[in-house]
Amino acid sequence: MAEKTRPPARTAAVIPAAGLGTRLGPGTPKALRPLGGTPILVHAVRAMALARAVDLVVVVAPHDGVAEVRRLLDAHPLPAYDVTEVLVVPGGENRQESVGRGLAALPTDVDVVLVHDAARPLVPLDTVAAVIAAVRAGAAAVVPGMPLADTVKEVEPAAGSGGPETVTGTPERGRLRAVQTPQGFDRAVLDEAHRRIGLEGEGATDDAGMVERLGRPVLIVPGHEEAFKITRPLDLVLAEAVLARRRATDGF
Ligand SMILES: Nc1ccn([C@@H]2O[C@H](COP(=O)(O)OP(=O)(O)OP(=O)(O)O)[C@@H](O)[C@H]2O)c(=O)n1
Ligand SMILES: C[C@](O)(CO)[C@H](O)COP(=O)(O)O
Repeated sequence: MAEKTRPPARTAAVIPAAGLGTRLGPGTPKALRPLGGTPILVHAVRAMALARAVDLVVVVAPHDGVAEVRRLLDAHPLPAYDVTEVLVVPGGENRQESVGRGLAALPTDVDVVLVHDAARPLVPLDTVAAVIAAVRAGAAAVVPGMPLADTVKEVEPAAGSGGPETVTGTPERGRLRAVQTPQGFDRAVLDEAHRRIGLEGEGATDDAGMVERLGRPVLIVPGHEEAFKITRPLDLVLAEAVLARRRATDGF
């Protein structure tokens, strides 16, 4: 009897891009605002597609913005050498829900999933490649992490409105990491985290946190300072400067 050959498993990137960007200030949803004349989201999609190991990208668009995002992606096609397929689905009320919707759109042959914030458009290729390599080497969950420059305090919320918060502790800085994206996962583990932890309704600020709650180990690979998240207006100033330097030196 002829031996059946199994089709190769694929790597997908889910890009949550449905946020408003309230902290950046009023205007168009953050992912659709320009950076160097090109929408932030397009930079993020290109960063995933540049990692040749990514076969498929699912963009999670603002809920009423699917058609606009599709148009925008069509107007900024990926470079000819990238064969990555790009799907667009509508987002949810919060980041966790948006990622869940992206996961639900993945075909069954995807076995490794990256989750990458549209708001981190300048993540370097090496960071993406390191995350994929660590998951392909057998890790259930991998996040890029950076040591902290500031000392961090734990606080008790202020009693009443406007009063000062009280410091309740100072975690040892050397043991802390600021984590970035893309976060990489074995697809079955991330699906389970969203199915089980997502239902608990507690909310998670990142996907790895949900995997931790399942009791599964999460590994750290070195992050990169250019993988910062555009959150406040000053971050956009920094992103413009980083992009201008790249364009001047690398011709991007
Ligand atoms: N309902 C939401 C909220 C956030 N995100 C995405 O999650 C990523 C990280 O969120 P953040 O940087 O906080 O973006 P916003 O929610 O847009 O920012 P803000 O909190 O300032 O409104 C972003 O790429 C954002 O588009 C999403 O897909 N769906
Ligand atoms: C996922 C994340 O970027 C990791 O640092 C971060 O938690 C997202 O937080 P946000 O408040 O949704 O921007």
